[in-house]
Amino acid sequence: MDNLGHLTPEDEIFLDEDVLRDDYDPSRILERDEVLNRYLQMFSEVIRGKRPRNVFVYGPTGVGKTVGTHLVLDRVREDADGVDDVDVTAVQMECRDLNTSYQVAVNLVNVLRESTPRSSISTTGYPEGDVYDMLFDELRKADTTHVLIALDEIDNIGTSDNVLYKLGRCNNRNSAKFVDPDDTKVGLIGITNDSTFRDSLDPRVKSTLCEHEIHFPPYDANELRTILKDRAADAFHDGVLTDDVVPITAAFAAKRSGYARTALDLLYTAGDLARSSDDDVVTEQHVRQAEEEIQQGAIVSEITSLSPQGKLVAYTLLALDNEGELPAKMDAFYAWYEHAARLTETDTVTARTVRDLLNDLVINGVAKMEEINRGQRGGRHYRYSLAAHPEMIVDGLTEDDTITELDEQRGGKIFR
Ligand SMILES: Nc1ncnc2c1ncn2[C@@H]1O[C@H](COP(=O)(O)OP(=O)(O)OP(=O)(O)O)[C@@H](O)[C@H]1O
Repeated sequence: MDNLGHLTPEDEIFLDEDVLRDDYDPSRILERDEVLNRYLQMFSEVIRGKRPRNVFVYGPTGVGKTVGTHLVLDRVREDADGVDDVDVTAVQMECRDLNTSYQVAVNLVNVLRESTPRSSISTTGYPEGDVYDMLFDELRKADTTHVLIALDEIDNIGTSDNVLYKLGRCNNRNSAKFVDPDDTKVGLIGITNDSTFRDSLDPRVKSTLCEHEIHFPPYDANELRTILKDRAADAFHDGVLTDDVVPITAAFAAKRSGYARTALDLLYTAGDLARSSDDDVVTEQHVRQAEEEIQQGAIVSEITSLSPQGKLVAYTLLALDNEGELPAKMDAFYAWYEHAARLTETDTVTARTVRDLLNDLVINGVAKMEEINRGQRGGRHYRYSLAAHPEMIVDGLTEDDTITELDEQRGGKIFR
């Protein structure tokens, strides 16, 4: 095996690549002053010793909701430290793997018990009512005046949203699980990257949780540039990035999604490409290559693994794009989807399911969604368009016979 190379610990490119990883907790959050200050102000009642508001936090994936919440809750705790008779426990819990209210409640009991002598409970086997009793008991017994509970990725609990209702109004005297505010004042923060989740909530939950909202919008290229520049200074050795690397990375990420996560991942991949080709510097070329690799890999495998209905939705996007009909509102989109389903003799799913499938495509960078708010009267609308290159979606769909036959029926407009 003479040709097998060697591994070496030397790294001429990265000073600390962990700084670009997703689980890195940045000490600075940039370009979010306005949103974070508004977010912080939501807790002004806490510092005055009053009952907290419940807050609904939404925005796409990777735009700072988790790190921003962390920072805001730290600041609330810190500010409460300076005030007599106010002290705050803040719990930030990830609900990614918790898909029922029951699981959320059990995990909360255990998180709240961490700082007590009481032992944690098993994640299964209790009647639901007992788990809620334990949860509200923990809240009553908390040794701080306020408990703020931030539940991240709450959309995972789907329509099993009982726990949100109970937690959100437990300080109300008429609540079945009443927690006397004189014992503990409880505030609930629900965080989601599914902006349609709000609309799928039970109306009672919605009015409890969503009275106060904080929206984290995607970043523009300038904002991403600031974030990348700051992070790159800690991640790379001095002088390793050519001047155009950060601006072009920001521009690509802004075009693709506007998410900081996308931008950081792209910069990391570009650096990794330079390192694995033994180059001394990271250049625009590495960024371009990284962008292509990331886009192709992610999108193609995303599309390939879609359900048959998901593929039909992806094809509908392509067809509308091909006909110059994007961005499209949901009703126009659904009408075209129904047409495609008829042609393939597939059963149609409801508009709500199609919207969910489209939102999955948004989360995975295939589609883009913009919210159009026409004020109180007009309500909220969403318009969908393509975020990925059409060729990548085509690549992901070419192996699917139903879709290729559908395209043939339409005169081979897309898969020529
Ligand atoms: N304004 C910012 N300044 C510095 N880093 C940021 C900023 N916004 C996001 N990031 C970084 O982007 C990554 C994703 O951020 P975060 O986890 O907060 O996103 P999110 O909106 O909670 O996404 P998700 O909904 O997927 O959980 C993290 O690595 C975070 O450090």
